[in-house]
Amino acid sequence: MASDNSTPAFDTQDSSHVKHDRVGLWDLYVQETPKAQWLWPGVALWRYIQQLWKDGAYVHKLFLFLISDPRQFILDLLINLLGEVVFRTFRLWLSAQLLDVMTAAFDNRPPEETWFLFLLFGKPAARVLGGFVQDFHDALDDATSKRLQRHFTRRLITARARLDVPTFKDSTVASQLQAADLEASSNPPYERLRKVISSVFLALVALTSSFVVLALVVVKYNDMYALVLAAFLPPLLHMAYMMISWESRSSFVWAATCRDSRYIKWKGLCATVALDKHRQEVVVGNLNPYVNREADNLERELGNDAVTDFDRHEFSFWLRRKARYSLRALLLDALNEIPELVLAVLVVNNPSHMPLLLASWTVIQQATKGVISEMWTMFYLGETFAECSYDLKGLYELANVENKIVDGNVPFPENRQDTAAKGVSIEFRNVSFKYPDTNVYALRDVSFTIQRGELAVIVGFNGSGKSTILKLITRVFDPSDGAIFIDGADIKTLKLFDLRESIACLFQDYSILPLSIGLNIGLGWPESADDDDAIQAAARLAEIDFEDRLGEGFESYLEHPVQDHYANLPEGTTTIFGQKVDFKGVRTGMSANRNISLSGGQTQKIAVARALMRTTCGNDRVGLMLFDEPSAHMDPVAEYSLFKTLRELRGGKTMIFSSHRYGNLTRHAGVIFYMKEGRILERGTQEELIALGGGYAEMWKLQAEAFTS
Ligand SMILES: Nc1ncnc2c1ncn2[C@@H]1O[C@H](COP(=O)(O)OP(=O)(O)OP(=O)(O)O)[C@@H](O)[C@H]1O
Repeated sequence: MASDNSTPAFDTQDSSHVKHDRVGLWDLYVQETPKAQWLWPGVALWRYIQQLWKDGAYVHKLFLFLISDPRQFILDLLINLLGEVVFRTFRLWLSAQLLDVMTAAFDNRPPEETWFLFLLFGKPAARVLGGFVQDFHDALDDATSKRLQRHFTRRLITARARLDVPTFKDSTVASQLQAADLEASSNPPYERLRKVISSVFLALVALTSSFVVLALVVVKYNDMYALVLAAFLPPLLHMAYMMISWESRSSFVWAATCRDSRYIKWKGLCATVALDKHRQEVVVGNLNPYVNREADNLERELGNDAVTDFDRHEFSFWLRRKARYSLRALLLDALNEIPELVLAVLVVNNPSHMPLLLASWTVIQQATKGVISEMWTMFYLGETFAECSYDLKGLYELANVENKIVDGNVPFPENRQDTAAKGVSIEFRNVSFKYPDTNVYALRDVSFTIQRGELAVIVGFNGSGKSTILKLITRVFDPSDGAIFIDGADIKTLKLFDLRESIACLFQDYSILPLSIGLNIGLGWPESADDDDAIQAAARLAEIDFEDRLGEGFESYLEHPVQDHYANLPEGTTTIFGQKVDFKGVRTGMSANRNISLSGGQTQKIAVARALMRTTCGNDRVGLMLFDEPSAHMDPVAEYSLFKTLRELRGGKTMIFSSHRYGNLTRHAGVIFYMKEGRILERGTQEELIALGGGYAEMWKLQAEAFTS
């Protein structure tokens, strides 16, 4: 449920509104909801309905989706009606008839034989038929729920695909996405909501039918009033209590963090031994004894807390559990024993009525259970409805999460042919930049200009800010201060898609996507992602000469997104429950786990091929080439030919390189920037910088000496 507008912003430090609590090793911060306001049910309900109305738009969206397949929707509703109402009422009616028969027998009036037989066979038959209907209902349910999962999974792909880097990394958005994942797969709000929608109608019908049966019993047997009243009283009181204190259970905002270094280390050890990417370090580093020793200590110290992961659902149970321990709640709980006590008193006072009382008791219980459960259903429907629409809001609104990198509206470039042929100019004007959630400047007051068609090389110390410059040009991040201009226009004003389309870029921290190797290359220019010839050409330019060793060629995967699954029988198992088993061949013929392993240089060539794909296929649109250490993992021959290829491919385009190597490239550079600690210390051509005799000259000499001395 959405929070009240008047509630102050959530701040963990604000102890007057946010209460700190502990669950295991977790620090919980819960925004205090207003104290229980004792309102007339109507008032509380009205406020509640207003909130529902606001969030109802999302339910409406969902409803439109559901009825887009009217056949399934109506069938689902009808089967629900049949199973939940028709059969249940029928069975209740049969019970009432049996009671009638028994009462008559008590008065020495034997039942009519066929009627009695009908009742005796009718009851089990109704149950069996009800079971069939239930099975059919479950199958329908499953189909609808899969359909909805598909709907939301698809929406999640769209919602995720459009997020920029800072927004995606933002912890609030990350947690929203995580929750949405959960909602969309394991705990779909729409499924609950769908049940709510059909339940509204069904509950009303069931409620009426149960009431009718109950009323008939009471009218017929006078001394049942007390019993019926006793059966109804506790749940009615409970419900009344819930309704008037409704406000107190409205929305809450919370956050949880764990600061226990032992738990954090324990989780780190778990991941170290569990994840494939750390295996080599674990094996070669002989980490096994250390991990076991530390795990032993931590397991002992942490006890059960070691396995108390934070779980948002458990947390809400915890909140509810806490709410249960109020005196009022305990008293209400005790009231549940009243009906049995009343029955005992009635029996003690009138022992001869005992058989009839017991028989009536069964019917009353059955009917009351029906009425009460429907009343609770009705009561919770509102709450579930509100919770679901709130969750739905989260799912639908993900598509509207505002990106931190705001799109511009000026098309770029003005003249495509000119840009592709002559490149672009770039200017950094007093640019400073801090990465999100850090306090240190990665760039400090950086200003420079790169002319159209120029080759610029950025060199310098580790962490001096070279990669950061390239990330700011592509607007992965925006500067904290200052501005960047491309062809004289502030890049923030340009359409992001156009800007990025005009840049062929290879980052140092590139990643190989969990897609086929061919597609990894092809996606350098998405329009030609399936063009095998273009992919082959880009691969040749990147000197990929290992395609034949890839098993399935460019259809191979470095990281397969679908894993095979195996029966988890312990190695060496030959029998199960006395039966012989042989699962030696269980891994043969499986497909998904055939991941290819490549060397660092080979992997980098795939990333280079992707950037070259953009340069070749998008030749008439790309005006700027950015390469961040593209040869870091390559041998000297591969590096030499890569640089040669790049110079040839570049034509008149502007190119910026970040590099630690002085020689192959810096010789050809129109301008070199020498960086340290986020600043440009020296700039000029290689000759100028060597003549200057500063930091660049020193580094250059160090590298040169390695070859000459
Ligand atoms: N994603 C990030 N989040 C926080 N800080 C970052 C991030 N990426 C880089 N930094 C920091 O910003 C500074 C500049 O990093 P950058 O990657 O631009 O350096 P670099 O000159 O390219 O280094 P290298 O030569 O090692 O590649 C460094 O201090 C680094 O720790």
